Amino acid sequence: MEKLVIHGGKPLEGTVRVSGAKNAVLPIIVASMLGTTQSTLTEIPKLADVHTVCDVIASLGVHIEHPERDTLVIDAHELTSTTAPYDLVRRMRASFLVMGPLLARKGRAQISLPGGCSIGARPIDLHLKAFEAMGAVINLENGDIEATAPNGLKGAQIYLDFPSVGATENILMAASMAEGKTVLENAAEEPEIVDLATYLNSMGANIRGAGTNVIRIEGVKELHGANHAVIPDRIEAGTFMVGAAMTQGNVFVENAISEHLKPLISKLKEVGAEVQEEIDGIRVIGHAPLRPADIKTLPYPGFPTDMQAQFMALTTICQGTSVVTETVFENRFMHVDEFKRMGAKIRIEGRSAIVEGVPRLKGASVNATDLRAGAALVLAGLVADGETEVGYLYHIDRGYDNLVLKLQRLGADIVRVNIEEEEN
Ligand SMILES: CC(=O)N[C@H]1[C@@H](OP(=O)(O)OP(=O)(O)OC[C@H]2O[C@@H](n3ccc(=O)[nH]c3=O)[C@H](O)[C@@H]2O)O[C@H](CO)[C@@H](O)[C@@H]1O
Ligand SMILES: C=C(OP(=O)(O)O)C(=O)O
Repeated sequence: MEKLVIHGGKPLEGTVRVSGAKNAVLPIIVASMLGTTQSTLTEIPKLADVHTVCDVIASLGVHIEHPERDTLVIDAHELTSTTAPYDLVRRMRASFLVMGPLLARKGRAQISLPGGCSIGARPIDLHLKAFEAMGAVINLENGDIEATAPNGLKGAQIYLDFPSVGATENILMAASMAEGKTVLENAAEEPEIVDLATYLNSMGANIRGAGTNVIRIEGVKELHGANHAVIPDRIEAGTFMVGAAMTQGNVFVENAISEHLKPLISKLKEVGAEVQEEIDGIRVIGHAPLRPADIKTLPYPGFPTDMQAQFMALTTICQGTSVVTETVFENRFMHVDEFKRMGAKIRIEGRSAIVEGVPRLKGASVNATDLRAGAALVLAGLVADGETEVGYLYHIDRGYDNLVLKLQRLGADIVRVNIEEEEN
């Protein structure tokens, strides 16, 4: 079993370059299925989730080449299957995004219900309701969903009960090739939605309003391939920014877009860190003492739920009490018990975690319970006394490109080891 072994106490110092955004690249790779000619995508991060999404679309007949480390060439002129294999869908919830393109191009999609995961139940009712509004017929049997639109999808007026990121993306892709106009209200406004819409428009789609809560899409008959560079990962950037503040370091996060990170920047300033927004990145300089700060996760432009665990790691060593409230997912506090193993003082009250800062965390053996929890435990390990071991690294590998190497270059004492190998 692989683990990260961290010896805390070293400040993070230097420059780190942020990779392409996981949550932008996944829908963008899927959207390439809509093009009848070749697409070239750059700034592709090296992530397990990228492999999985490529396996999913390859299983549908899409041809993919990886000519360079950060480039994908995707040719979807022919789609040979409309059934997404259960094994792949189970591995990654974002696989469900193939439903929109399959319905748009083939009028049929069969895919397993993605099921819940450690952060919550994560239903897909909003996606299905939208496809029904666009004329699809949905059948649910034995955990499989079959959607058909034999006469093609029709543009519709859709109001999302919640600004779901995935539902907005699925609808953007389906509506781009539906007949007529779709108006999507209470749409998600995340930068990753804007990046997807930019890519779709360069493929010939007609989407206006992405990045606001009303998106208008005029369907077109056919889309072609296009070239696109994926936006930098604001959550990876945010993770290094929090690391700089926690370790009293000085890190230039190259490529980070400050416009995408406003709530985090404001909270880092509140705890006492210095944040310099520059054209090509963001510098964070950590200062002691760290003051407490409350956060409440919300859809964009609110504080991102994907930064909640990392920010909680920071609050565990602030001088005073911080309240961390999670409103996007119903069960995203699995990391609390792991932090407690490291000496953190936290109690959960409903949707809030009350964190009483302690002067020092202590090294312990802990496990990543999900992707961001894993990153948060690594951050905690960087400031803990003694040795911290972080297990269940497959969570971290889903979404962080070369985390260990990037942290080592910033001066962290962190290595990845195979425990069985060591014992043999
Ligand atoms: C690959 C990707 O981009 N993942 C991101 C995406 O996930 P994802 O697209 O799954 O997140 P959503 O915005 O859809 O989910 C937000 C909330 O809405 C609920 N919901 C969603 C759809 C639905 O049909 N019904 C429903 O009730 C979910 O259970 C959750 O409580 O946005 C989340 C919220 O910013 C991020 O944490 C994830 O990192
Ligand atoms: C929850 C996340 O991703 P996913 O939606 O892929 O599970 C995340 O990126 O933190």
